[in-house]
Amino acid sequence: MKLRGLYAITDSQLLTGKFLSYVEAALDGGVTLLQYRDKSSDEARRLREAEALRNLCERYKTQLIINDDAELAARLNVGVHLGQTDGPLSPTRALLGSKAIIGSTCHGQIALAEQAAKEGASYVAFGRFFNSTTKPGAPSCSLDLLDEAKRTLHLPICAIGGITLDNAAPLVEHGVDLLAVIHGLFGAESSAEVTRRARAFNELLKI
Ligand SMILES: Cc1ncc(COP(=O)(O)OP(=O)(O)O)c(N)n1
Ligand SMILES: Cc1nc(C(=O)O)sc1CCOP(=O)(O)O
Ligand SMILES: [Mg+2]
Repeated sequence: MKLRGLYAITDSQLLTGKFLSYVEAALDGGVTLLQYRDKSSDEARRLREAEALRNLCERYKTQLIINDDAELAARLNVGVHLGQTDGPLSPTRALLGSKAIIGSTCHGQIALAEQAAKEGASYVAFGRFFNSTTKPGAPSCSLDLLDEAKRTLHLPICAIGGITLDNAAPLVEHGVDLLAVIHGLFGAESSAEVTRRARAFNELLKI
């Protein structure tokens, strides 16, 4: 299956008090990948929330990805997203098996993406493309990089960082397959607005 579409990422602060309702609203609008991103060390809550997301994802036929934590991904039999300091990719591929979705953060560097491809990544993520309230300090990355990435890589390309409905079109024009979004999706005033935004992202991607 070619990975293409909206990649919704949860944020525990932003979604306080509306975690499952906003996630379900996004799934209702259409989500290709859903990432559980929780930077806390509350293992019990992380397991509980990840299990709840896995159940929701099964209902909506969406693939769940766990940020940072390959052990939790293995426990739930879902995918994982690894940054450059989140552990090596090859052993994670061995742990999760050939069918698991494994993503790799490559910032603005093609060389990192080529290495990730060699080590068995399912997609590579570049960013941040715009100002991000969620992660303002992430290294920035330009649209030009996407042209080179399309020429040299044979994996789905994910873009992240400050993406909204107002700035996403050039990313799609430059060949992005997956739009990874936190605030531009979940920073909405209502669950109905989350669903509307998800649908609109999919329209941009012609899904
Ligand atoms: C789809 C996607 N792309 C990039 C990241 C960032 O990963 P990382 O650099 O490990 O930073 P944290 O998200 O762990 O703070 C991501 N999570 N998802
Ligand atoms: C988690 C993350 N990683 C980034 C990177 O560039 O690697 S930017 C980012 C934050 C994405 O959230 P928002 O859509 O709210 O900007
Ligand atoms: Mg990480």
